Amino acid sequence: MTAQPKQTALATENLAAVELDGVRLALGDIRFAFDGRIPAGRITAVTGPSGSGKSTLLNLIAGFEMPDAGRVRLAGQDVTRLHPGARPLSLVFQDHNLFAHLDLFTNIGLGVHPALKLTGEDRTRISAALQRVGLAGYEGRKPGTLSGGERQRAAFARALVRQRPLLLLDEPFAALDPGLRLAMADLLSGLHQETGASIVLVTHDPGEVMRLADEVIYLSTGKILFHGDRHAFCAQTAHPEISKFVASS
Ligand SMILES: Nc1ncnc2c1ncn2[C@@H]1O[C@H](COP(=O)(O)OP(=O)(O)OP(=O)(O)O)[C@@H](O)[C@H]1O
Repeated sequence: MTAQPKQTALATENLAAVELDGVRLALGDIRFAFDGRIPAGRITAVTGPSGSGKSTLLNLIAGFEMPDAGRVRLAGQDVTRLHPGARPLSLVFQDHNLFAHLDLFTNIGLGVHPALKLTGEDRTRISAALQRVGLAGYEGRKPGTLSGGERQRAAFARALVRQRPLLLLDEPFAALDPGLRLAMADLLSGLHQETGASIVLVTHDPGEVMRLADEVIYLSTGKILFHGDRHAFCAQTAHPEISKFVASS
């Protein structure tokens, strides 16, 4: 596995990883309105109360939701009408989306090539990714024989082999016990240091925001209430709802 050096990402920091330009969407009773730019090479936490639109924002970036109006750009490329599979990003969800009937090697291989036409180099990368997440030698195991934390790490390995510049994570640690959550957060932080990828992390956990985020987007009923650097997020006094959230960390 060849990781992108962090310096490369920092050199392109002025380029936005994600631009949301007048993105509007109506779902049920909620009118979502998202504008802003998520910087490259950083960890951005998307947080806010249940139902505020965190997953919807991620789905708009990933292409699982199509906006009624506006444009979505990734690293300057307009992807608004692009199929999710064609977008330059990887995803890790809470339910990790591993195929139960396939072993880990195959599950991760599907991340490299959907038809599993793997070269020798691909095979080496898959084993290296498993080793990186602490699952060396687990190639032949089926997801059902693994613990929740191991399955989650396998999902990270699959995201890693894809080597995409943008990683989207939707509550990836929510189902884990507190000790494992911390271990996974460390793993994510280490991977970020190593690859310099842009990471967008949906979490409702104030502690996770404080531990991991460089930037914070706080949502309230489908709108961005705050978007900026974590220190400014902690220091803001304009929104009592956010102050309460920060205090609870
Ligand atoms: N397809 C849909 N049709 C109607 N309403 C929807 C649809 N998808 C989402 N919603 C509504 O949009 C709102 C935002 O949902 P979303 O899942 O983005 O919130 P969230 O902040 O991720 O919530 P949680 O923290 O509970 O996961 C919710 O009220 C939800 O019921």
